[in-house]
Amino acid sequence: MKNEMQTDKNAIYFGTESNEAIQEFLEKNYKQSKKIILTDDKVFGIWIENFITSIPALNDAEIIQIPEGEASKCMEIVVQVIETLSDYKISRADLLINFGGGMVSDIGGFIAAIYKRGIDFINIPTTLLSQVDASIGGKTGIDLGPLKNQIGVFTNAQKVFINSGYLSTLPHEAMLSGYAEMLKHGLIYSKRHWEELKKFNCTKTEGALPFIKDSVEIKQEIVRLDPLEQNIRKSLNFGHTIGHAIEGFLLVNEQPIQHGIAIAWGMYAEAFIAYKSNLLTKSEWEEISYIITDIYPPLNLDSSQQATLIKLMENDKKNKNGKIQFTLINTIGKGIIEQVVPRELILEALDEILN
Ligand SMILES: NC(=O)c1ccc[n+]([C@@H]2O[C@H](COP(=O)([O-])OP(=O)(O)OC[C@H]3O[C@@H](n4cnc5c(N)ncnc54)[C@H](O)[C@@H]3O)[C@@H](O)[C@H]2O)c1
Ligand SMILES: O=C(O)C(=O)C[C@@H](O)[C@H](O)[C@H](O)COP(=O)(O)O
Ligand SMILES: [Zn+2]
Repeated sequence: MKNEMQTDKNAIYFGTESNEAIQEFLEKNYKQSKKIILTDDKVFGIWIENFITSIPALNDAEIIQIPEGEASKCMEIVVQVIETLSDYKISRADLLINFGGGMVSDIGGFIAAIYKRGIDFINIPTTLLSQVDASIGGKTGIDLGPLKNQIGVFTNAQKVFINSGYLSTLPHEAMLSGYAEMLKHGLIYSKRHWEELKKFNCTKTEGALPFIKDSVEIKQEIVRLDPLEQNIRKSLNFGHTIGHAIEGFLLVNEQPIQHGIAIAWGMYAEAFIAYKSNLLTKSEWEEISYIITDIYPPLNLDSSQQATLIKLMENDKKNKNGKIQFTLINTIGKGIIEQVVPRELILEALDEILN
C-alpha cells in the first residue's frame, strides 16, 4: 500500500466507531496479509478482547504484549519483538498494528521500519498523548538509557485511527500528560488553541474529540511544512530540551514520570528563559506559569541534579556546534527555534522547577 503521509487528511480517522473503520480498511488493503497486534500488558488487559472481537479481520491476528511503561522502549524489547515476528514468519506483505499509547507506537513504528527493511504498520492510539501527538508525524524510536529517542527513524504509519472512547479508562495523570502536548501546540503555533484549551476538561473524556482534532491539525500542518525537522518542526520540541532531560533522569533512577508531565515542567522552565530573554512579556509568563503550576504535580528533584540534567541536554538532537539549542516562544502562539541560551540562565530556569 502506498505510504500516505499523515499530513494527508484521509490518513487519519477520527471518531468513536473506529472498529468498523478498521475492519473496512483491513478488508480493503490487507485482506491476504497476516496481522500482528503489538500492545502493552495494561492495554491488553483492558481493551484487547473488545478490540479483536469487534473486528472480524483480526480473528486470526497474532498478539505481542510488552510490559507497560517507558522502560520497554529499549533495544532489548526491539530484539525480542523482532524474534517473535520471525517465529511467526511475518513477511514484508504483512501488517503490524500498534495498539496502545506513545510507547507502543514509538517502538512499534521503529520495529516496522527495520524488520526485513520495512513492513507496513498502522497506529491505534489509546492515550490522549498518543492521539494528539505520538501516533502522527512519523517520528519513531527507542531510548538509550536516560537519552530519550536516541535511536530511531522517520517513518509514517499507513493510517491512524483516533477514537476518543479509549480515553474513558485512562488514568488522570495520563490525561494531564496528553494535555501538556496540546498546550504546547497552542503555545508554539496558535493562541486560539491555547485559549480554547482552557475549556478542556481533563477529568471528562466526552467532548474531547474536537479539541483533539484541533491539536492534531496543528501538528499535521507543522509536519507538512518540515517532515524531517530541518526547520519549523523544531518548534514541536518546545519544552523538550529540559523536559527530556528530566524524564530520562527519572527513568533511569526508577522514578519514571509520564512524558507530558516532564514536558509541562520543561515548558515552564523554557518559558521562564523566554521571559528572562525579553521574548515573552511578564503577563504572558505569569499566565503560562500559573496554568502549569496549577495543573501539574511538582517534580521530585532537587538542585543537586542540575549538572546531570545539563549533561543530558548536551545530547539533545537539536544541538549544533557543541551548543545546546532551545526552541523558545516569543509570544503565546509563536515558537522561535535555534536559540542558544547562556548556561547561567539555564541553571536559573532549572532552579525555578527543582526543589
Ligand atoms: N513520536 C512522537 O512524535 C512522540 C510524540 C510525543 C511523545 N512520544 C513518546 O510517547 C511516549 C509517551 O506516550 P504515552 O503518554 O501514550 O505513554 P504510554 O504509552 O507509556 O501510556 C501511558 C500509560 O497509559 C496506559 N494506557 C494506554 N492506553 C490506555 C487506556 N486507554 N486506558 C488505560 N490505560 C492506558 C499505558 O499502559 C501506560 O501505563 C514517550 O515515549 C514519548 O517519548 C512520541
Ligand atoms: O513530532 C515532533 O517533532 C516532536 O518533537 C513531538 C514531541 O512531542 C515528541 O516528544 C518527540 O518524540 C520528540 O522527539 P525528539 O526528536 O526530541 O526525540
Ligand atoms: Zn513530546
